[in-house]
Amino acid sequence: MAGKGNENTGGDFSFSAAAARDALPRITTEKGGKSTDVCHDDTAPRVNFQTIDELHSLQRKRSAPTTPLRDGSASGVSGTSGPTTPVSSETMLQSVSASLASLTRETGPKLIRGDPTSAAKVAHVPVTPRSLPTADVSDSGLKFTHILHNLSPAELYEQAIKYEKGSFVTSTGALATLSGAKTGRSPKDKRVVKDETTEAELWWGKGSPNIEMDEQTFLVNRERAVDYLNSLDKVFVNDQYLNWDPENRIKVRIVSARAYHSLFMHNMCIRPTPEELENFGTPDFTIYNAGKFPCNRFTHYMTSSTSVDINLGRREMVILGTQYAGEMKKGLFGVMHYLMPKRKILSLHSGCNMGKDGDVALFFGLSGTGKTTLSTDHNRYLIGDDEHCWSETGVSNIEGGCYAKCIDLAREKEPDIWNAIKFGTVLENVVFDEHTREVDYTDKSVTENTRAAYPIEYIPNSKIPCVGPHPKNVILLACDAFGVLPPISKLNLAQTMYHFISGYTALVAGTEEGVKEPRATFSACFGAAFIMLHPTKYAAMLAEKMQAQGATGWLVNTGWSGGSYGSGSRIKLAYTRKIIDAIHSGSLLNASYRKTDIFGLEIPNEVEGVPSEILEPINAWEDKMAYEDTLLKLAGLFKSNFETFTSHKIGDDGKLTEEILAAGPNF
Ligand SMILES: Nc1ncnc2c1ncn2[C@@H]1O[C@H](COP(=O)(O)OP(=O)(O)O)[C@@H](O)[C@H]1O
Ligand SMILES: C=C(OP(=O)(O)O)C(=O)O
Ligand SMILES: [Ca+2]
Ligand SMILES: [Mn+2]
Repeated sequence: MAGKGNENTGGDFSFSAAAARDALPRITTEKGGKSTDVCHDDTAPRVNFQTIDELHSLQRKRSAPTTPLRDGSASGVSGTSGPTTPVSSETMLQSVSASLASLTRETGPKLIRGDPTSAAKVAHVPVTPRSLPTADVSDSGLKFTHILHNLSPAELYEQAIKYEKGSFVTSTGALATLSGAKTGRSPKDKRVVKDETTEAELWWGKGSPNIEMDEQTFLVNRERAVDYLNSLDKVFVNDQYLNWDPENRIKVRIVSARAYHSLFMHNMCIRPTPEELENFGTPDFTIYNAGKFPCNRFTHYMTSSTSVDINLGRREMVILGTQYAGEMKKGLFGVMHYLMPKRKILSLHSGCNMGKDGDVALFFGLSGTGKTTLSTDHNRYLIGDDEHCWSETGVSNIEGGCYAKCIDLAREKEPDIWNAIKFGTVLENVVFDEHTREVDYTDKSVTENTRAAYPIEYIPNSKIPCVGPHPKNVILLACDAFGVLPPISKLNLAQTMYHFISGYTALVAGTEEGVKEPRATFSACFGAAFIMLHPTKYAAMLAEKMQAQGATGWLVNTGWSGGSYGSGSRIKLAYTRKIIDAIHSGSLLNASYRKTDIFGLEIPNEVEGVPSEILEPINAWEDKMAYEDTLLKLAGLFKSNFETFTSHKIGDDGKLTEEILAAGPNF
């Protein structure tokens, strides 16, 4: 700074509060130096810009490979000629162009990197087509599509807020969004291509989630999705990984139309480092998410406007007619249920965590049974909340993030999940205060299935990389709305297999139409919607692994106690946590047990911190007759569900198969 001794010198002058109140401060000119009568200040720092555009160009430093403004050619903000498109960007565009190529027009679309609004002013960068255009020229082949490749969360926030209705920043910084008409998965609209290979390999027919479709129909839907995506000004492309086991990592590409979808997958899949992204190459599997656009009901096999189609041969998935983001993550999970067993790796619909001593626990269970809630445990390292692999070397998470239910979320009960809802987190279908943007987690106006998707490192004690040694405890979670299963039982191997194959939980009827009967659901391997092979294949692998590792099986009822839904109440989360603590610590393994009637379950006489009355369900029921009736009713449902499996052999061990059949309810 030039002059001294004058408080008005320099850029940061100040005046006293008193002076401000009384009058304007007296303006004095510089003492000494240049003498002039004109009031002036020539001491401000020099500026590096001549125009507003130049000023704005200074704000954003060229950086990371994920920013759309990296290519000078596509930025349009710098007055000078920017650097030419880097080789890696050109390679990426060619790769995406191949992904988005119509199968009938022979050339991929013309792509430009970056947001159309910032690229509009400059010349387009054409991408070399896959081959020379043939006579089949179309308008869509003449237009350009902008590619927003692996944008950062901040960039995706801006895209969502600028262009997607229903996008808001909540008071804790999460991105609130709406998934549209579909607020949950559509399992009845999930189709898998049946070709010579998959016909022999996959589970088809009664009970199978794999509804067949032929290759030709898949191509019709794929073309519909690709044409829709290419008709847009811009599409989002995520190149990411699945599976933290480096030997069995899968490269996935997700092409989508919404920033919400791109941010969701950014959070849920494993995020590549900039170096990994440079060398990404060709993806192993590609999702075309054209969820805003419906499928055509006149197309063969289509029974609604929604279709989620998996083609294992082409390694592609097409989504039409649903914007629910969970379709992408669970669709890929299905693919892993096909690819991993081929490598003798067991895919698991389970949460997973690890204690300080390296003891790993798996939490199997259907939606809403507590995988996410109970694997997120402040005293243990979180490996993952939903999808895992169990290989020769141990467990690995398939994903890079968690997808927690938010309904009735409370800070005191689930502090780690609560705190993970911050900048970067996608908050689906929640309701918030228009002004303060505070979320009301009790509000079900949009749906009961409100969700938060966040990167796993948002949980403070997550284990990165998300891998661990072989599991010691295999916990089967069932939310029993009948209220007859004990809160905790120890299982032998045959019982573990019986309950794993059964995959029981109960859904409670909608509260609107008055309390109705709870509905039992049996979903093989606790994830029938995602498995690709016959359930006994996964069961045999689980039995073999549990036996080899000496893992213990447990059945935990996170549902009702003291009566069915409507008369009893849900077991307190605090009690379930105590039960889980006792499993982890090993104290339950050597406790004293007694056996229940009908189901033949071993139940402990006591668990620290849990009232003993609730450990034996009948004790918590006032109406003992009603208890007996309900127990028999549930046992009957188990029995008839298992009938389809009685003719199947599990593994090579004939004896185990017999034991499993005998491990069900006896009455
Ligand atoms: N005793 C309990 N054990 C586990 N979860 C409970 C219990 N009581 C209530 N809940 C609630 O049930 C829901 C379980 O859902 P979640 O953990 O997301 O299941 P999943 O991951 O298996 O789909 C959470 O909203 C949780 O707060
Ligand atoms: C994402 C899902 O899983 P969960 O409910 O098990 O968390 C889902 O089923 O759509
Ligand atoms: Ca979950
Ligand atoms: Mn799940």
